Amino acid sequence: MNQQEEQEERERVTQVTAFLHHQIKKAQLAVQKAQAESERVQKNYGTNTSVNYLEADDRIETKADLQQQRNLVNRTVENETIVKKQLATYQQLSHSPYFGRIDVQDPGALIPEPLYIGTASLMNDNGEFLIHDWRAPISSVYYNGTLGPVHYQTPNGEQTTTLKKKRQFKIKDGHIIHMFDTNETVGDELLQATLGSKSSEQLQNIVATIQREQNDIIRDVHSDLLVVQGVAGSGKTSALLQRIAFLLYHSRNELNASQILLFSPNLLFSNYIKEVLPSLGERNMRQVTLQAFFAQRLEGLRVETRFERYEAHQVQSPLSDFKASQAFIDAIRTYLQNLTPDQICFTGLYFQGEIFFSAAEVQNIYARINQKLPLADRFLKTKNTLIKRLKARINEEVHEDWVLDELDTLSDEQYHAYLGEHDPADFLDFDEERDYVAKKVVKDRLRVVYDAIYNDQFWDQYSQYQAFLQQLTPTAAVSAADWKRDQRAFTDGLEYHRIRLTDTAPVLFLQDYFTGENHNRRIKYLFIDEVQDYSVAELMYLKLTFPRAKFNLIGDSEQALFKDVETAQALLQRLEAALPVKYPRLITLNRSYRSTYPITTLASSILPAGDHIEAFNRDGDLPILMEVATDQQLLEQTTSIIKTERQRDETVAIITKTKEEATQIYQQLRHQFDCLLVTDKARSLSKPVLIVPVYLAKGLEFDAVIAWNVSKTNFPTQHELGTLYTMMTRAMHHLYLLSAGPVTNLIPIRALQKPLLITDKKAL
Ligand SMILES: Nc1ncnc2c1ncn2[C@@H]1O[C@H](COP(=O)(O)OP(=O)(O)OP(=O)(O)O)[C@@H](O)[C@H]1O
Repeated sequence: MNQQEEQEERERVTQVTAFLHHQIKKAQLAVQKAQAESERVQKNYGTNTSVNYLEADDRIETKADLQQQRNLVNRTVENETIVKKQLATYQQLSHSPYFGRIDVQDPGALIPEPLYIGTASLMNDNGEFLIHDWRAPISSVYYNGTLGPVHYQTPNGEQTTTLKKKRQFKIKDGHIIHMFDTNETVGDELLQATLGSKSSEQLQNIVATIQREQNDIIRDVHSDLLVVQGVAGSGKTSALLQRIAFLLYHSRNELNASQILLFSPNLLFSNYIKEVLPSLGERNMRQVTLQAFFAQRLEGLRVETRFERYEAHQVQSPLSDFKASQAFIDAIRTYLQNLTPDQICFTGLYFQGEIFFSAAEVQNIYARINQKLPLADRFLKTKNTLIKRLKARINEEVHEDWVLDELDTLSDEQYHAYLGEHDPADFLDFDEERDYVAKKVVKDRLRVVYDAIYNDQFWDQYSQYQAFLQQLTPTAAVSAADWKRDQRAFTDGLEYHRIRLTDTAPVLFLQDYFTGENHNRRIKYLFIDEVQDYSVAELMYLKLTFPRAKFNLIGDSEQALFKDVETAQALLQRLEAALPVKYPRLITLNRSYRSTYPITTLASSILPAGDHIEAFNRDGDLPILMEVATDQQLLEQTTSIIKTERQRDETVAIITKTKEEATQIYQQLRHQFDCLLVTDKARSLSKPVLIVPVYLAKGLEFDAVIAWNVSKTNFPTQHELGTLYTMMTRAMHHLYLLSAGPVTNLIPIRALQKPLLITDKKAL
């Protein structure tokens, strides 16, 4: 780029920034006006709602008036929201209006056209684009293309153009800090600078440096099952969030943020990512953890958490594998399909201690329904018949003595409350009015029965699940004795209002498949981060619950904490078989961005097939392995590392295998350092020294990491591989492995020989 070009770019930024400031001023005025207008209309609405209600004519008029007023309020509020959003966009752009420029020459055009790309689009007063939104079809050329002929997708099909120039900018507060031309996807130079900086408490958007394969994930609009397998630090979570922003733009007329649901691993993580979408000018999607979702669905039962299972070393056994499998859920489905009415666990409904509908009566109703109908229809028909019978019983009861007695004891106030909006003139005579009130009284009393029917209490899903377990033969790997013991444990758990995680998704599946209820058809996109920690059974249940949602499953099979590591291909095959989908797609990300080259190289070396991991070329110190003799020495080393790192102003995370270890370390360090013990209740990581059990460090990153006690005793087998790999890959700039006694065999000898780390043996 020559000097004149540089000068022109600087002038352009100045002009665009000036234009933005002008727009900001205009938008601020518009916001003030809109706010004043909303206030005025709302005040008016307040006055108008206190009108006379006594006369019938007045009432009708008031209703129409109110509707009109309400519409007006809605309109002004909507207008206010629009102008505020506009203002926010201008303000955001004013700091850094764009980050890229592409010069494209369409076939037949005489000269190339320069297009500038930023987080939102901007037009001048003549309707010409000063900035193109990064999500616009043409912008994909910036991320995907190298110079020469390029293709991009538009709503009207694929287009071809020639990319003549690609330029990148770093603009801060309206000034160009850095700019250069590049022929790469998005130049390493900018990426180097971004990745080399210190960790922040919040994940940042990656809009300026999205890589080609990440772009594929972001812009996919076809797949109904998108599986992203990406190595640690490959930008899966970042791409997921950029993808949501892209979808909201791409389908803005049919999709809004409340129709997108993200299952995140824990609340800390939810907090960690919450600024990304707002920084791209979009509202956040809905977020939930699987734990919270289950707890809400099984009110009254305490659902065991994954962390509790992990802490209790109950992560994997042939039995839990079986219950987590597709075969188990398929067996539930087949079992339910073949149930005869007498095998269904109906229960009687009681009213004031006496049977109101007996289990036999419910079964009778069910048996009379055409058994060829789908299960859910049969269930619904049974429910409707029960409600009909309840209504008939209400009509029968109206003239019973107890009702008449109750009517006589009603106070005037109670009587009028039962009359509700009716007044005596609405009835033919007093008898009709009394019957009306009597019916209300009976209905009120029998409301409990109605609620019980409505809430499906005439069927016991837990007994049905027990009956299912009893008739099932598990896989050969599960012994008959274990199977019996497990069933007993399920029953015992219920007595204490507890349910184990392994039974949760299966019970819910059984319940919702049988009743056809609790399906959420509103959600159009479902995202699951850290999907390697989900069982197929859980995913099948989620698919049943969100039948219309396109599934986006994002994870790293090598970071499996709660089960053994498996290959991406094997995972996809299992998912394809388990979830009914038409367009499955697997995208693999092999390049790791988070950590320095030496850290990524060491971390990959512990994986049996770690060769596919491509470390981003960012220089850094070799990781350090310290072997010491005692726990006390571990602490001494930790203290000295923290001091060194704090001098560099880096955040330090001590990552442990368990909560217990973390608590002990915290007790020892809390008087010396400003530190935080991270628990599953934590919402933020606002301290420079953090002590985190590994399952809460999922998805997060820190400047320096101390992997706590990676000894042979603490990491004895291959089952701990995912845990160790996850710990190591949380480090961005510095990694320390501390071991009391000989280090685990999971760190291969070749890593020590090469050497991929510096060994420091103390007093061993
Ligand atoms: N294209 C990119 N440009 C700039 N930074 C990037 C890019 N891709 C990833 N990063 C950075 O790399 C780090 C890791 O990204 P992210 O957390 O999204 O990865 P991940 O695959 O979800 O990691 P993990 O599975 O290990 O938790 C983040 O700091 C992120 O900002």
